[in-house]
Amino acid sequence: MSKTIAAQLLEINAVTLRPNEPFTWTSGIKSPIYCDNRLTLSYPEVRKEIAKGLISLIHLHFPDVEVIAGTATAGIPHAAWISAAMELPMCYVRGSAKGHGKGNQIEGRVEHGQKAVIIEDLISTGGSVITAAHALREAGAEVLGVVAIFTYGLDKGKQKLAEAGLNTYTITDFPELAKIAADEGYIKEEELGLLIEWYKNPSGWMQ
Ligand SMILES: O=P(O)(O)OC[C@H]1O[C@H](OP(=O)(O)OP(=O)(O)O)[C@H](O)[C@@H]1O
Ligand SMILES: O=C(O)c1cc(=O)[nH]c(=O)[nH]1
Repeated sequence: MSKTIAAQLLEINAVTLRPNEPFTWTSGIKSPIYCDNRLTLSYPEVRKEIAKGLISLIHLHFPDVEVIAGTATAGIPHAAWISAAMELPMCYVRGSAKGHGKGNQIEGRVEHGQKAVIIEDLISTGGSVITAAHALREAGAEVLGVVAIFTYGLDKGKQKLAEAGLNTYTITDFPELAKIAADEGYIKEEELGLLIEWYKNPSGWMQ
């Protein structure tokens, strides 16, 4: 599954390399690579495969789940498909509370003690899922953990997730993606070299 999804992300051009004009990630990190999993929405076969992968991770690691919690915004559609397939309630968690209306950070109902699994599209530093987990815990939910499509597997992210007590499982990751990209000719040898260099120290790469 890890290889299949990584190959599909490359096939649909979800992955862009732009070393000369680095992307700014949500954490502020400047990066030569951006993986836009939002593009999977346009490919029913790919998103179906992703839902299957995320559901098997949930069955395997979090069989007691009672509510599926998507992260706003990119996690929301995947959470909707999963909750529909598993016939479970769903909610989604904003990055911060709304400034108007009901001022909610969590949309949808979360009951006290309800067992939640967070659905995220992609993990870089883990900051977004940690924020979502905090909001869910404040609302009284028991957060069983996180499932996501892709992780960069950065040490900083792994450490922060462990500190937050968040067991996290993903379908695929950066090392798998980079290998397939090189093997299948999506990137040239020097681009792979650049990615390997970047991966050694992503936060300090631009300095
Ligand atoms: O692990 P992190 O360092 O938090 O980075 C990953 C987050 O960044 C992206 O969301 P973004 O903030 O771009 O918002 P979006 O989901 O609304 O597109 C992505 O969808 C993750 O939620
Ligand atoms: O960290 C991020 O903001 C981020 C990185 C990435 O590759 N893709 C994405 O959607 N967000």
